[in-house]
Amino acid sequence: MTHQPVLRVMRLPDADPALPLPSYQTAGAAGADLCANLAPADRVQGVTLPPMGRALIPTGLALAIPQGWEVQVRPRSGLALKHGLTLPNSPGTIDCDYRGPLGVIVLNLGDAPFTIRHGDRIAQMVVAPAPQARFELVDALDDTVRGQGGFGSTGGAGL
Ligand SMILES: O=c1ccn([C@H]2C[C@H](O)[C@@H](COP(=O)(O)OP(=O)(O)OP(=O)(O)O)O2)c(=O)[nH]1
Repeated sequence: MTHQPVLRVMRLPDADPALPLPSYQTAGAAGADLCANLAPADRVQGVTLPPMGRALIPTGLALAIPQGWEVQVRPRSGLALKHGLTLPNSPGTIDCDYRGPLGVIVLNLGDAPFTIRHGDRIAQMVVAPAPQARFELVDALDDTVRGQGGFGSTGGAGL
């Protein structure tokens, strides 16, 4: 590994201090799991999403991401496969200058209601380099073999 970024993580005042901070579950995990830090009123019953229901689930955390990096919030494959739980904006983009509450937008694509409980590991965050480009207006673009081919132009998979 060339450079390991340091992310500052702050627990919000109303967050449950008993919940773990984002954590990698294995030595090679790309994503650190994020827990649902439900509002006190939801902690007994949980938050139930009907089929096609969506909600913003708080994590109780705010981040300071170093300049030039981003955090991507992604679904967990087990929840997606077993329950159809996904993130409609996946990967959610957390900007390095954002200091507000980190939230997870969940969507139940399953055919049964799904309940998120306080403390459930509902998503994972991946820290990724995100350089800002400089956009340069030009009159023509250089030629390539692909040219304007796209959207299945190379065939395969029934295209
Ligand atoms: O899953 C997400 C996505 C975004 N955010 C926060 C952090 C991010 O930096 C900010 C803005 O997100 P984004 O740029 O995707 O939203 P937008 O709809 O373009 O809003 P804005 O105009 O505020 O940038 O919202 C989250 O907490 N969770």
